[in-house]
Amino acid sequence: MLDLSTLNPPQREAVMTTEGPVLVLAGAGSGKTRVIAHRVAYLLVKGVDPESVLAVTFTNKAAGEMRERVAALAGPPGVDVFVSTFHSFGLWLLQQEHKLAELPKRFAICDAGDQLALVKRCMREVSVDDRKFDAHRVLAAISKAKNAGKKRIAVREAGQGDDYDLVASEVFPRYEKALRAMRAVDFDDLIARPVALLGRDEALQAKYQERFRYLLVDEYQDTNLAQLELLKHVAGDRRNVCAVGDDDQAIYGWRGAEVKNILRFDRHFPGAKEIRLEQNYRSTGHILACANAVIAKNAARKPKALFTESGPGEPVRVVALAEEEDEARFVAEEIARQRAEGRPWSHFAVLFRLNALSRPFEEAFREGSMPYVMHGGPAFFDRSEVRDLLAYLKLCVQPEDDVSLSRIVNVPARGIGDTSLERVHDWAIAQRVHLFEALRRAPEVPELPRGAAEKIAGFVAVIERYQARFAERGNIAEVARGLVAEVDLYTHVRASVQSLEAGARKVDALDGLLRSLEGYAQRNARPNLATWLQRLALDSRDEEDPAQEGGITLMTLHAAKGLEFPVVFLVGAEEDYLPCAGIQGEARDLDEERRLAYVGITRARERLYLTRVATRTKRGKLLPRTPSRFLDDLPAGAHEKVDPEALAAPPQEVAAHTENVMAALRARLGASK
Ligand SMILES: Nc1ncnc2c1ncn2[C@@H]1O[C@H](COP(=O)(O)OP(=O)(O)OP(=O)(O)O)[C@@H](O)[C@H]1O
Ligand SMILES: [Mg+2]
Repeated sequence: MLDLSTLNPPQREAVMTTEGPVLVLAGAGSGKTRVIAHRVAYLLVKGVDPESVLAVTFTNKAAGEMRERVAALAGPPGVDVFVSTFHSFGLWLLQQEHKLAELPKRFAICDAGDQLALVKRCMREVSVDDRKFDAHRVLAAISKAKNAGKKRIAVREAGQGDDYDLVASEVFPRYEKALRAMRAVDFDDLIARPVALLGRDEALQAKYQERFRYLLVDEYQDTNLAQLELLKHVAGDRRNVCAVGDDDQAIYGWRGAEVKNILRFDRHFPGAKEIRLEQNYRSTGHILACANAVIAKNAARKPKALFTESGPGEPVRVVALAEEEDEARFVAEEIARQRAEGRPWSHFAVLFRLNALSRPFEEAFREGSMPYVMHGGPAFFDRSEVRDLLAYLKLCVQPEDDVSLSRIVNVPARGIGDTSLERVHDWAIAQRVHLFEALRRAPEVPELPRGAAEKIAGFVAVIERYQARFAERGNIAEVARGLVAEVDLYTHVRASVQSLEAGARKVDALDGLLRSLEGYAQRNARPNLATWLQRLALDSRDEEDPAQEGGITLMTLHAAKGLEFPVVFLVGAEEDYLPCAGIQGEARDLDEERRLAYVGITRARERLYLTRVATRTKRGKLLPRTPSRFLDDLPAGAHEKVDPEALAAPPQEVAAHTENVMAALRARLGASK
């Protein structure tokens, strides 16, 4: 049975205060997530209906882990608890209310790649050049507006709004219209549309308030305004919300998260009981001392005192290497050595600020035949071959999906020229029909060459055939494989790159996606392609490659939030990486960078390495690097500088190497004589 004696007194208080708003604001590793899991289990043991409990986590991965923990603590009723991310919850709610939302039952979700393609299309419509204006930034402005519940983007007078606001204000309504026309939603809609539905309909609010009587939210510091609204609508006057979080770990400000949500919790949920947790159970004393010292420098924060009883442990190691290859080799050798001492691969994590830093580590691990899992970019779902195949599949379930159609109508090339496509496109707009419908009626399109019309007809026939096959109750994975074969996607992706190896990787990626579909089809009694695509769109936000499993973890600091590893290597501890220089013209937020460093340091349980290099090759140039300012904040007694000499090859190898060099020299000299 559930044993609450494994919790400390404030944790227990947070678990047992089941009615009314509760906020647990506490530092890293203090057991906040543990409180959530125990609180859910406690509710169930008390006899609360599992279906009335909603636990919200930050990623799908975290949701999966939470489900397992709850099931382990509470037994079978645990599986009926609604554990999800805000986005999956919003998706579920929209599916329930799809008629009210004027959406088809299984509507499509535009993922980040689709959104970008759509923004670019809308930019072209208003004659804005996407080479002059970065579509990412336009999309970010649109996303921000949607999260704030705005229907339009105001361009302030007297030059206050910048050019991007101007572009975004023009693009926004078109973008929204195009989404509506495709009967699709984007990620922001998954929150914004449920908020809008609930906001205008009290009966609907009452329905969900009746269903969900206990709400729990992990990582509350990274919620945005729309998510807060959604939470308020579902909580209603009962306000049974238990939020846990740490303002020091707010790292999604750049994506519109509002740390104010946690700092002003009491204002949104009056009468909240605030509980502080101060004991850290995750890290050793030295690691914690470093974390505390780094975060202490941020001015605007709620002061927190974190302590540990687990003893000082080993000092944090700060290692300076010559170049990035040395850094990667150092990490690989350390891991290999500790692995030989009996640690499993899964104990190790390599964390970095930017995905761009991962390459040398991947290479070193590959060379050493060390298993690793790369989370994130170049994201699986950003790969062009993956997007091509997904576009085919999406089109097969939703013919209105103009974005997917535009992507693959000529991939692989089937001789439908741009001019012909433009004619069809113009005609579609004039006739107010979807692009696919226009293609079907190509013979009606004026001035369309006969050849083009025939090729279009061939394409339409293939898609329609597969639309029908997917609609039948059959083996969807097999149908998908048939489609790939029929359009000859393998040949196409192989031919699209120069090297055989790159071609093979593309084929692997397609296979990975098909296998993932197969796995889904096997696990579900009534598999459905549209449902799988929806889930995939949500999963793609976690930046997970579905085909990977087990090994050393390689991930960004952002992705590492909430996780813990016995041994952590925080690499690239240099200025312009950590703190990061502003990306894509955005000003950097030094406080947020410091919080990222704090998140990174606090992932380590037993051993922590902070590594940096003296020079890095950037665009073919060797550039000197400055140590991260955060390294200056580490307390003297808690860390040690590891001598890079320790990295030098062992004496016998050096001797052998020298011998080889001498032999080569002698041979050269001999040859030139
Ligand atoms: N009372 C406790 N007794 C023993 N171990 C605990 C206790 N509370 C938490 N832990 C352990 O400490 C570690 C950190 O807990 P948890 O992940 O819940 O912290 P957190 O506050 O959510 O951290 P983060 O801020 O990084 O999300 C976990 O391994 C957890 O099992
Ligand atoms: Mg946590």
